[in-house]
Amino acid sequence: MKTTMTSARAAGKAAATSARKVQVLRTATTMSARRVGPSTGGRAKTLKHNAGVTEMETDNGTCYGSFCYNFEFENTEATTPAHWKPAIRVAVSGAAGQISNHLLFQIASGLTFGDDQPVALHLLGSDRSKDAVQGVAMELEDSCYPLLREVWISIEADQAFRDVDWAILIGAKPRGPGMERSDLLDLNGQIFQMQGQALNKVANPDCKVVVVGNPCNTNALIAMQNAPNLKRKNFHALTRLDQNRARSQLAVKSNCHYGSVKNVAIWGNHSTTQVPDFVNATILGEPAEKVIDDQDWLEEEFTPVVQTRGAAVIKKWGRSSGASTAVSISDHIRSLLVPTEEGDCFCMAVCTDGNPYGIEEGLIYSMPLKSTGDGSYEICDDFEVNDYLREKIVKSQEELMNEKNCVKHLIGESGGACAITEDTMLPGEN
Ligand SMILES: NC(=O)c1ccc[n+]([C@@H]2O[C@H](COP(=O)([O-])OP(=O)(O)OC[C@H]3O[C@@H](n4cnc5c(N)ncnc54)[C@H](O)[C@@H]3O)[C@@H](O)[C@H]2O)c1
Repeated sequence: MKTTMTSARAAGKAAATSARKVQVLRTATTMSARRVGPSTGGRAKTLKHNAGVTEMETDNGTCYGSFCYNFEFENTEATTPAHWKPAIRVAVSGAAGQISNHLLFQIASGLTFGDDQPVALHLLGSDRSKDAVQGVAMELEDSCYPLLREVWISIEADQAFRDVDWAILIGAKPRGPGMERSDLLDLNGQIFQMQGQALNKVANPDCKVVVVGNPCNTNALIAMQNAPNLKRKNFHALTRLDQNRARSQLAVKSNCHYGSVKNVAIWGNHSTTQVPDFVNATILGEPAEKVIDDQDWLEEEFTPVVQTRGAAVIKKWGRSSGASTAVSISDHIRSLLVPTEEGDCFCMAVCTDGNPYGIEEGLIYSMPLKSTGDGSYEICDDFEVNDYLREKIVKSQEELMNEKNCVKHLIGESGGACAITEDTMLPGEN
């Protein structure tokens, strides 16, 4: 079945004070419901709604799904306070999955992009999950978030990524029974090749792309290489969950609050070759090694505890750690939008071009970063890399070079050969 979304770019970009034009829906299946918005000061807004979960024609095309909606309202201080920023467009793939089930509500509530930042959500699902995505959209609607201005649903990347300012790519296939890591690289790599090409064609050229679906570093590399119109610097893979887990372990071990644990870096791949860095970490302004004073624990136990945390959560709870992953995606984005404090860093896997640590260029590799709060970042250049760290950093680099070799056919390069033997997927992630 063909699926498309209405084009409402003008609405999304509407300045806080300008009136908004609403799509005119033409089919008999359409109904419009008047209701009072949550913080509208009693002013009604009109919801254009497709009651019958079928296609409906709009003046800009076909809207598929239980609804694609815009709100028709007069912009007043009550509906759109003057201090609010212009709306941004945020695409989320894998919108019916476990991580999205938490993340979308964080975004709509203002936790991720700020409580003065209206958002239009573009939900991308797979063909199999399209009904479920509609259910998610209905729950968003029922939550009456004032900042949520539009919700679009699609199963086509070319539609879902149209004009987006941020793309959060979570959707990926899980590893099937008997599937090797190299098979997963190829299977999911094809998804990110296609999504990179779609971003290249239709996204805002300043779009920031956050890759979560595994193997996330190499998926981000594939998307980046397929989107030459976008800045290489704007492709990131999520390692913030690893950073948060490392920080929390150091806090618990030292009996200090998380807030006093700073400068904890994650180097490398989001896999079991990742390097949680206690060497540069501080607790209450002192080196973590000095405060913890237990080198055996730091060198032998700390890293495996961080790496097996996802599996430990599943063992206790029977579910994967979707909630803390979603929180870490919000943290990842907030860290780009808020200046990094002196003496601290944040981590995501970014392009290694021009890095100050001699790591092979042209990889997506997690490193300590600083942001001035404008959505961009710089790689910290003052981290000590001792022999302990160097050996592990090189091992993770080699793994990522091998992964790159396996996907050369997906990044427009020839001569690749896949020589992955070790299973380095983090336990607890499919
Ligand atoms: N980087 C990290 O720190 C980190 C942490 C946790 C999980 N992950 C990864 O995130 C991914 C999602 O995890 P989850 O728990 O939400 O999984 P999930 O299985 O609950 O959800 C994935 C969703 O993606 C959809 N999907 C599959 N292919 C798609 C495509 N081509 N386009 C759009 N949607 C598609 C599926 O239908 C499903 O609804 C997995 O690859 C997982 O390994 C990464």
